[in-house]
Amino acid sequence: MVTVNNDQIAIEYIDGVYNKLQQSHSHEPEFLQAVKEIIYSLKPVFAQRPEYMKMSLLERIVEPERVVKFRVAWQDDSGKVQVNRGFRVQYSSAIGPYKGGLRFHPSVNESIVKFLGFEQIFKNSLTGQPIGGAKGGSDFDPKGKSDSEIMRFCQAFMTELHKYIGPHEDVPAGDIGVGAREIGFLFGQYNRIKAAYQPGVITGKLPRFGGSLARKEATGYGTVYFVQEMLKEINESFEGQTVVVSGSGNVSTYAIEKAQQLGATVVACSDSNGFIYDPQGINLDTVKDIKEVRAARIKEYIDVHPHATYTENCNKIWTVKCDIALPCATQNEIDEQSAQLLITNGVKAIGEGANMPSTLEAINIYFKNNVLFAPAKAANAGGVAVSALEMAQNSMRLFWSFEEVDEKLQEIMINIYNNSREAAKEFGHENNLLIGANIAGFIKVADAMIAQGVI
Ligand SMILES: NC(=O)c1ccc[n+]([C@@H]2O[C@H](COP(=O)([O-])OP(=O)(O)OC[C@H]3O[C@@H](n4cnc5c(N)ncnc54)[C@H](O)[C@@H]3O)[C@@H](O)[C@H]2O)c1
Repeated sequence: MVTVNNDQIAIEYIDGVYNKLQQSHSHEPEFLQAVKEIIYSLKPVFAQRPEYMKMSLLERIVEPERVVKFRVAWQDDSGKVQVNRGFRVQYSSAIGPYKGGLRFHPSVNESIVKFLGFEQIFKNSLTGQPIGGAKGGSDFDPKGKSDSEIMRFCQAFMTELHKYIGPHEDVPAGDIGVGAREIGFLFGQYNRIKAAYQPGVITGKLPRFGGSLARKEATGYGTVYFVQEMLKEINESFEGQTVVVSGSGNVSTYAIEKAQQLGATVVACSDSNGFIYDPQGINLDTVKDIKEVRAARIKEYIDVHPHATYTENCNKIWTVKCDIALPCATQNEIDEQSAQLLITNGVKAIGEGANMPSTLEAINIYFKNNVLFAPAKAANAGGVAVSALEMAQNSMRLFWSFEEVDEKLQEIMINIYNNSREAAKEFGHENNLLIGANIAGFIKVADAMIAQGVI
């Protein structure tokens, strides 16, 4: 039985950890935001299990096991030497080798990599697979670079990173700006340096050299599978719903594809410049041609489909009326004002395909208005789950069919949903999947940390 006193002790403990972190990390706002969202939701766990406080589990888990920062010098096509910064945050190896993507984007800094790495610990734990949490990347901007420049950058990046990774140590993957092309270059350079063929060192590889079928689709499909479970609670499905999906990259493309397959009409998607609105339903072949084949801007959609409209300013996508919103682009893309607009326009469910796409204020608005809310670390865990399936296939030297992987993905997403739901109920926050996912992800890691001693 939890007493008020235990609650009080737990909140004072969490306040203490957060306040200290705030003082030492005031220059890392994204990291603080991610930590705040997670650790305050763990209050009922600490109230019920005071031994976790004695073991200083929060103080330990907010501190990465290792942060690697390095210079990446490479030559552009004109022969000029360019310099970028590389990062790898190895956050937690309590339940398995470090695992998490690499992001190449000019906004990448230590705060961003740490927020992503911290979230990854809980997400990876939720998948039920034995993988620890990590993240990495660089402030390199792939936009506008030639294939040769991308290759030289990836080779320079891996020439340093290889020292810290390996199939049993740390297994990176893709994220924003890192797709199959970049993974191929990174993998090639790793093998060259090691004079060995080690497919288990990185995931997201093309299926023809050790990648898994359905990895490309996994995050977007998984988000839709998760939201589908959530909709069942109100006796609804994707059939006949109007959906808005932000972004038009890897996660967005396959979230659109699965939502359409399940009978929804996706009316809008975006890129970092603006969004398109097509009341007849987005033509995904056109989007794939623009983004996957030609790497062009989304506004070109209206050249092919003149009945659609293009609006400059990607954040305005949330003004489009919809039943289901799937933010799949980037962090903090839905603020308080956009959340309020979605509610006013009658949104029923929000499923986060991107990492931390909603600000804390936006999330409060969802809860205040009883909107179904699928939090990122649960809803977008399908990508890393299939990455772990890729590792399993590499170890066993097996290759599963698309259908086999897709079936396993669906099972995993249903399990994540059920575990999050049950944890929320057990700790007194029924229907709050945010709290449920954080608790379910945390307990497994916490118990592993305790069992492994003070390290
Ligand atoms: N790729 C994965 O498997 C995976 C897994 C889990 C989570 N995520 C998260 O999903 C998000 C998208 O990742 P991705 O792999 O699809 O990257 P991507 O590089 O393939 O696509 C990102 C897309 O977002 C667009 N974009 C960037 N900023 C935007 C903004 N402010 N508004 C609208 N569009 C914007 C880009 O133009 C691009 O279309 C990220 O938050 C990432 O961390 C990705």
